[in-house]
Amino acid sequence: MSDQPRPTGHPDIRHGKVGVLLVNLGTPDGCDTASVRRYLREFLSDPRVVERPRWLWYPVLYGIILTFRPKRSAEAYAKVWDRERDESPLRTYSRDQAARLGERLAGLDEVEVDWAMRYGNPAIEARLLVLREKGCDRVVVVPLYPQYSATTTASVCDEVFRVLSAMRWMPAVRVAPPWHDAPVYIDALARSLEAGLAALDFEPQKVVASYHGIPKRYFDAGDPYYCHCMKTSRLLEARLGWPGGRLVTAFQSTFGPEEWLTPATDETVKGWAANGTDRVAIFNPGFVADCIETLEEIDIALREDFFAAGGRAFAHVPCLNASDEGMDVIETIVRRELCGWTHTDASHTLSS
Ligand SMILES: C=CC1=C(C)c2cc3[nH]c(cc4nc(cc5[nH]c(cc1n2)c(C)c5CCC(=O)O)C(CCC(=O)O)=C4C)c(C)c3C=C
Ligand SMILES: [Fe+2]
Ligand SMILES: [Fe+2]
Repeated sequence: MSDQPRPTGHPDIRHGKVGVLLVNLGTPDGCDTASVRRYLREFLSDPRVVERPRWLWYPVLYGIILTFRPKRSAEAYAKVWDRERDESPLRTYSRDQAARLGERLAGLDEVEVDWAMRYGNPAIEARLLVLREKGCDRVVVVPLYPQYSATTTASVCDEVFRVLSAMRWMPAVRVAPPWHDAPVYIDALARSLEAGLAALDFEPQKVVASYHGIPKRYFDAGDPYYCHCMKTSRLLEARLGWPGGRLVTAFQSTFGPEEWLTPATDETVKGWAANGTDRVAIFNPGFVADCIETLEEIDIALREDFFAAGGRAFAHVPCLNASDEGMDVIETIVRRELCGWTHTDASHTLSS
């Protein structure tokens, strides 16, 4: 031992644990206009979401969007709000997914599972600080988007690294890659869709795989999201063994006046109703959990529009949520990223 003087009173900083942080998009804290406005302001100020020069965008955002949209969106949130828990479905499902993952990883003593939202609460910053406090010097971040998009996946990473930039002893970080073509995911979608359709009292002529849209401009600039969605649909169709044409891919939830990915789910389905294809089912492979976009925009608003246009039978098949199939997907993705960091076995592998 050297005689060199060493500092005394080392700060007691915990280490040696591994965090898993599941991150979804986010949701307002309440379905009142003020809460929705706060949420939309944070969300729509993200330059990954709206790629416009700030000097051009902010007058539109603050002058028009945040004046009129919060009231309309709050009415939509109110239709799906869980009054008992006083929270949106996305928050409930996100918490459930983290709790069930925690149960599935209970054998790994060093692992701490947590969850966060990119916008609103629980914030990424707050939950990363809690994980660090608990001694996580390694963290697996899982952006809960099967298909990569800069608007979603990259935005989660932006926020994670912004938070880490203020930490003296920052954890090592792994970010789970997208899983749009993972066999476990395609299989989960197929099983969930087959069960959902088998429970119906009618046979849909068409089934729509409806993904959230993005502006076409982002695709033109190199965002792989569209290709990831198309690959998911292609693999799913093959796994289902359906005849070509029964499964149709479309994009929903457009925002603003510019061109978004096509075909649009609502126009496609309403057009069918008017032309005799009057029995349809919609499901949302790109959403890991049901939310306002699936429950209000599709299961309530589109259902009404479809019947008004002449449709006769409409079904919405739920997202994977915290179902066994859904948890198989999340567990597989997480265990792969934990390899080498814990004593996890590698039997849950993404390739078949
Ligand atoms: C420019 C605007 C938007 C882009 C780009 C966008 C991309 C995108 N979003 C999701 C997933 C979700 N979006 C949700 C809600 C939502 N999305 C936008 C706008 C854009 N999304 C808005 C304004 C809203 C809020 C609701 C509304 O006012 O209409 C949600 C649900 C949140 C909830 O609380 O339930 C999800 C999930 C993806 C996957 C995506 C790009 C691939
Ligand atoms: Fe969105
Ligand atoms: Fe919407």
